Amino acid sequence: MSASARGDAAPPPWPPAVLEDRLRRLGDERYHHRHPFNVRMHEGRLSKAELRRWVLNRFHYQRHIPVKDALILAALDGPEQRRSWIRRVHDHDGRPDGDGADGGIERWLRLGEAVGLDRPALLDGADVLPGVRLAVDGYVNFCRNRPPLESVASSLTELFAPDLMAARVAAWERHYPWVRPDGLRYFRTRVGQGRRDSREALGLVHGWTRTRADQERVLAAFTFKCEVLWSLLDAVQNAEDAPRNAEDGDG
Ligand SMILES: O=C(O)c1cc(C(=O)O)c2c(n1)C(=O)C(=O)c1cc(C(=O)O)[nH]c1-2
Repeated sequence: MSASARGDAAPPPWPPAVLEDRLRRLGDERYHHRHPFNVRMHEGRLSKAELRRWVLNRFHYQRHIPVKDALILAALDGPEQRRSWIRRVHDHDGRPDGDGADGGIERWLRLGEAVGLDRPALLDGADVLPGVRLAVDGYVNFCRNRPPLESVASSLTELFAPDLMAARVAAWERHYPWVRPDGLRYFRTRVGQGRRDSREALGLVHGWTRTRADQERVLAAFTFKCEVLWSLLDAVQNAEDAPRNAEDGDG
């Protein structure tokens, strides 16, 4: 029997600060900064081939971010929200009056080149791992099918991304000096964008949550997204090195 059928009162919504605290505690436990592959990356224990594999596979995620943001955009209510959200598509694809050179996708391609990957191999995507394709499809389809409360809440992992990226830049400079330094611009730019985007998403989510049940949906969407990121790293970690990386001879 449901709570309402028994006549039980629904639990009251938490104050916004409590919801935020729950999100942060979930992230502390389940965000991909704890994934063993990420831990090894930051400790400087990845081979060139592993770091390249991560960059190539993460590009598949990156290029789908503006796709999922366009799907969210189409579901938003009114010009003000759409005007604000469309900025995310431009952040990745580049400003509408430019050629894409100022966008995150182009910066990630340069990151690829900085670790020694060919631009055509990144763009072609033939070497993307099956598990990475499934994880990214899962995220895009979640944003296609769920209401904005949940799709926007799933982007809230970005509450954690800026600190992780700042740590990543420091770790790469220290442990992987063979990476051309200009490649790190993707992460440096994204620190500020991620802080702004997560603030915006949190404001929307607070405005939309009316009940404890809404808040539980926010936490579930956030958990789902942590699992997307975790599965992506599982796939990258478990892959055998592709033969074309074997000639590096450094593992
Ligand atoms: O490198 C990372 O650890 C990381 C994590 C995340 C994230 O938490 O989803 C994003 C990004 N990077 C990122 O670069 C990015 O553009 C981005 C957009 C989103 C999103 O869900 O809208 N997450 C992330």
